[in-house]
Amino acid sequence: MVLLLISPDGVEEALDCAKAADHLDIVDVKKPDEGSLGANFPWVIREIRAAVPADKPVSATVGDVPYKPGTVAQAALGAVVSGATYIKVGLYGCTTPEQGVEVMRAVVRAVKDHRPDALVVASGYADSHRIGCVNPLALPDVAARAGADAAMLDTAVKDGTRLFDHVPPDVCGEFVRRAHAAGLLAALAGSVRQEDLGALTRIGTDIVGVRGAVCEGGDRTAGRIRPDLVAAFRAEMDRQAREHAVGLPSAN
Ligand SMILES: O=C[C@H](O)COP(=O)(O)O
Repeated sequence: MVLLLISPDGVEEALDCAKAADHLDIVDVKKPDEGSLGANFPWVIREIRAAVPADKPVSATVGDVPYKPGTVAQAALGAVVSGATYIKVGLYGCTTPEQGVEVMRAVVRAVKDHRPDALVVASGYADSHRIGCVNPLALPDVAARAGADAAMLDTAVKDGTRLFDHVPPDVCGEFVRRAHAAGLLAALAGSVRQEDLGALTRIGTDIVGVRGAVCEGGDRTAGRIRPDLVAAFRAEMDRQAREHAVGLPSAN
């Protein structure tokens, strides 16, 4: 089963996520105006943890981080202390896999010393060529060497281009294979729309991360998350999962 991760920008939207709790799996706290994986305030993470049903894990992004292992480890500890149990780190400022491993090792230690069952997610960017950070296909190895639990891709620049514009489905499939071979979960995001769900299901993605597609007007900044759009997105995920299970050719 593919897990659906939805990213509200604050407590109000998290309450809308709570209304759609039956249709989502993970509530991912972020601050989109601080970047693709912008970090929100610790008190917002705490309030959101209190606002969503206890059986729904809360995730928090630690930011589009620089190559500063100490700074990032401390921020990650802040996220887990505040109640998040998925800790996502965007390796924006890491230009080599070695730098990524160094940052993620520090994060894994900071997070797991405090809460061993929390999951650490090393995120890269499908459009890494635009910002000069670690190559998408290097991410699973970076995550595995650091002892993280998941490798993820998102897009760094939210300009209407999407995951598959930068990393086509067959390369995303290789990303998933590498993550699974290393014993990791594979998470994919980046202006994903319903029409991408067929390919994302076929390649065995474990977690799909979404914001824009479940916001009013498809607008991740001006629009607000709508419970009915979350439900519709989930219905399409389930439809794709059923078709995949019985081996039917999908329309997309
Ligand atoms: O982690 C998922 C992101 O929030 C994706 O946001 P987006 O669908 O607007 O690109």
